[in-house]
Amino acid sequence: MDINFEQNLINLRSQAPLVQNITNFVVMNFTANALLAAGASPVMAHAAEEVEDMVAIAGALVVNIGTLSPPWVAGMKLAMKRAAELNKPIVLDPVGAGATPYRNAVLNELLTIASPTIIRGNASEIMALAGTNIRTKGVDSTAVSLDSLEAATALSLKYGSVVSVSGATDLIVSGQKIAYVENGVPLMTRITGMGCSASAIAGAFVAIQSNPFEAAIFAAVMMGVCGEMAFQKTQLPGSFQIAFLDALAEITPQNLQVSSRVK
Ligand SMILES: Nc1ncnc2c1ncn2[C@@H]1O[C@H](COP(=O)(O)OP(=O)(O)OP(=O)(O)O)[C@@H](O)[C@H]1O
Ligand SMILES: Cc1ncsc1CCO
Ligand SMILES: [Mg+2]
Repeated sequence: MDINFEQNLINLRSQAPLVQNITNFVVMNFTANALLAAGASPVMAHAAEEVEDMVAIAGALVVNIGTLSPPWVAGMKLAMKRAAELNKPIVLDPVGAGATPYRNAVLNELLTIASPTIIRGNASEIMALAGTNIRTKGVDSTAVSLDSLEAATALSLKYGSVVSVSGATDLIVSGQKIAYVENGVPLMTRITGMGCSASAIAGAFVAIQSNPFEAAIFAAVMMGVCGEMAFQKTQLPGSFQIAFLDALAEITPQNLQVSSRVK
């Protein structure tokens, strides 16, 4: 696929878009560091009292339901409504969709408020969201990304969203358009918050350019190539997490271009 990764990373770093995250307690720090390392500017804000004002100054909104509770859901709803009114891109990470009825109900509610620009999840989450009868194991996938193509396409058509499914091969679907991203290493699944970071990085790319299909592909490639770079330095999860952040900062636009494996 003929995509200019190089220019997009240059633009990300020169524009340093503000990305507003309503995300979970587990990954909040790692996600903020991943955004900073990549060149974006993160802010984590979830209070109903301020989310609308924060959305107004942000380049994109990322909503992640990882550790949801009613006050947070109230903030998510207000933020998504305001983002839609202001035409700001929204990335939704349906963490744990299909694990509990509460998560499923909240996701359905959020999706009636605004259609996300990008929905990014693992295969179980995407299949659960599309109504496939699947049980997510907590926050981890019980399915393979390529098996979710039908579900991802159905979701994409229903909400007009780009759907990005992570896994050994990342699947990015926009209506009938499909891209496959082959970058990444299995060790990425042994560190919490890699998927959440993938969603946040998608927020950073969609903030600086208007094609959400390409933004989702850039994010998947950036995550995968940086995972490969980190794996060259270390094969153990603790140090890998640090090496991954270093790679997000160290990677050059040319590096990203030549290492990308997209079909
Ligand atoms: N088997 C694999 N081989 C290579 N890369 C992988 C593999 N599985 C996942 N990845 C990569 O790891 C990153 C996270 O994907 P994953 O599917 O683990 O997300 P997730 O389940 O939402 O994670 P979390 O909820 O812990 O944040 C993505 O960039 C993806 O491409
Ligand atoms: C482990 C975990 N539990 C809820 S959210 C989260 C982070 C990864 O999705
Ligand atoms: Mg996840």
